[in-house]
Amino acid sequence: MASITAVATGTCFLQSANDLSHQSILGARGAVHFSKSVSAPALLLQASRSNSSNLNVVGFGRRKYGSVRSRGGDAVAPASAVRHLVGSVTKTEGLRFAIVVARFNEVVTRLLLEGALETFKRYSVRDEDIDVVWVPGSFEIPVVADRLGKLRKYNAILCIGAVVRGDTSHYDAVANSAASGVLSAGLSSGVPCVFGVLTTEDMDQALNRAGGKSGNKGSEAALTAIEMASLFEHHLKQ
Ligand SMILES: Nc1c(NC[C@H](O)[C@H](O)[C@H](O)CO)[nH]c(=O)[nH]c1=O
Ligand SMILES: CC(=O)[C@@H](O)COP(=O)(O)O
Repeated sequence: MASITAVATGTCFLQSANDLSHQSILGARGAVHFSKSVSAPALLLQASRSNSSNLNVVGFGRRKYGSVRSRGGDAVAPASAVRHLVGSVTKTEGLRFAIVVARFNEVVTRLLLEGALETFKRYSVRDEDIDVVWVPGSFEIPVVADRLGKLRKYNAILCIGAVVRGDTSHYDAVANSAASGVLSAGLSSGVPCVFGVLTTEDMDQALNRAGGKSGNKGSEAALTAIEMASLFEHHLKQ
């Protein structure tokens, strides 16, 4: 059981009880105490001050944002009319992902891929719901991401590569093409395409971001892919 006390200004939004460790508090009004004592997506919100009547809950899967019970248990706070649509990382059932990974600098990209796969597993994405597509280099990622998106089989496409600066301007061409290409793939296919391509000055910087002292960017990108997939599937479906 986790417990968080937040004191800040603004309005308080929660995604779900299970999301407390992942950007669940976007702001708080007054002094607010949250107890994670119920299973997601149910929420127990305990407000420690009377002005907590402005609390809003964005519960995963809740189409309507109902009232929030204050700590006293007798007052029912009115919900705001403003809707906040946020993807959830906790409800991944049925979501499908493609990972496009570049073989260039494979010593790095394999580690990024491992980080991504571990994160998908941690967030209960099934192996059967993940396809991994290898391409020669980061320059080739966008055209494949675009095609995968247009297959309408996947909820998000995770793009993984490692562009490491050399002696010439080749780095800039590949890095910029990969970035703008992945963006274009998302826009033209309508499927979220997430940029998990490292663009680094040297190999040390790349390895540090592939499970070294700066974390694993493949893992972070996988979490972004899950949130975007959920946002589209549960809130932005056409
Ligand atoms: N130098 C890097 C490349 N270069 C290869 C290109 O991505 C591409 O495969 C080639 O130009 C043929 O079209 N790729 C990376 O992923 N990382 C690099 O550092
Ligand atoms: C992205 C690349 O930069 C690369 O490997 C090319 O290196 P160089 O600029 O030394 O030819």
